[in-house]
Amino acid sequence: MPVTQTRYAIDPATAKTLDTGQLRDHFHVGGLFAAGQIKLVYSHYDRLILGSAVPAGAALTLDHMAETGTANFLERREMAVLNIGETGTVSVDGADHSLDNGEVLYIGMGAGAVTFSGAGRFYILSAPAHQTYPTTLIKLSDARRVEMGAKETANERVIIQFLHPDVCQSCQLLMGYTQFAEGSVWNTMPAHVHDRRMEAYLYFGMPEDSRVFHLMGEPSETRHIVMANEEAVISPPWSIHSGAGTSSYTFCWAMAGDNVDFTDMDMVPMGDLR
Ligand SMILES: O=C(O)C(=O)C[C@H](O)C(=O)CO
Ligand SMILES: [Zn+2]
Repeated sequence: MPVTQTRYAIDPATAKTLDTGQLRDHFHVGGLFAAGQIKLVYSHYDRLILGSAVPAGAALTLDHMAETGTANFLERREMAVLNIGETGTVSVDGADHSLDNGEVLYIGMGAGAVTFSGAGRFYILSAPAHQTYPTTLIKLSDARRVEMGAKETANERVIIQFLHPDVCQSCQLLMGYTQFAEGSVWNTMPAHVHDRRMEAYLYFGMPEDSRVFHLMGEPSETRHIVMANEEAVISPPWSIHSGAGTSSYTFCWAMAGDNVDFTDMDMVPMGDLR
């Protein structure tokens, strides 16, 4: 059985009254990637579920989560699995998919139970779906690469898109990860919001004592959440999601909501940030 928890959605007026601990209770997700466990967080923002599976030698099966109210986890949901560990296997619908580090498996609605095995550290994302699309292994060479930023502004990076209409069809899940050029540490600066889609970030590939200062909140009411390696953060649709790290890192971004248009963002003029 997965270890589960629920995070409720709150409005920006409430969010700005929260202290550090309360902000973390609502938005920060720690303690993922525990050996021998599937851990899942059910967010009420667009009902995105995020979590982890670390088989560590023994196979782990995800078939049911009471919070979805369905007989089977994927009955009315789609899923993406990103492997941030060594090579591992994800078995679904009678097929074994071997995922190397940095590869993504999309699993369509109705595919049934999902079994994780091998040396993988699997990051799980799932959103409600309305139709099934084929389960697809997406290799790094299949993904779409978008170069962004510049060395001078410490935000030179490549956005690698895996669940994107040009790469792999999905109902509402969009996901990929962003890697930095040497010396660049700023993600998504200038900042943006997209009130019609929520987002979740997983920060990984960080040295143990490194931290990312993740920025959140309405542009006129920003807050920060200090993030360590392999920790996730839920970004409400009304919030900026940006940050800077004390060293290099990679982050997986994932979105669910009203459209699958990655470029649909409302950029925040620098002068509006507070
Ligand atoms: O580096 C970036 O910029 C991103 O990766 C942006 C996120 O993907 C995002 O916020 C998309 O809406
Ligand atoms: Zn965004």
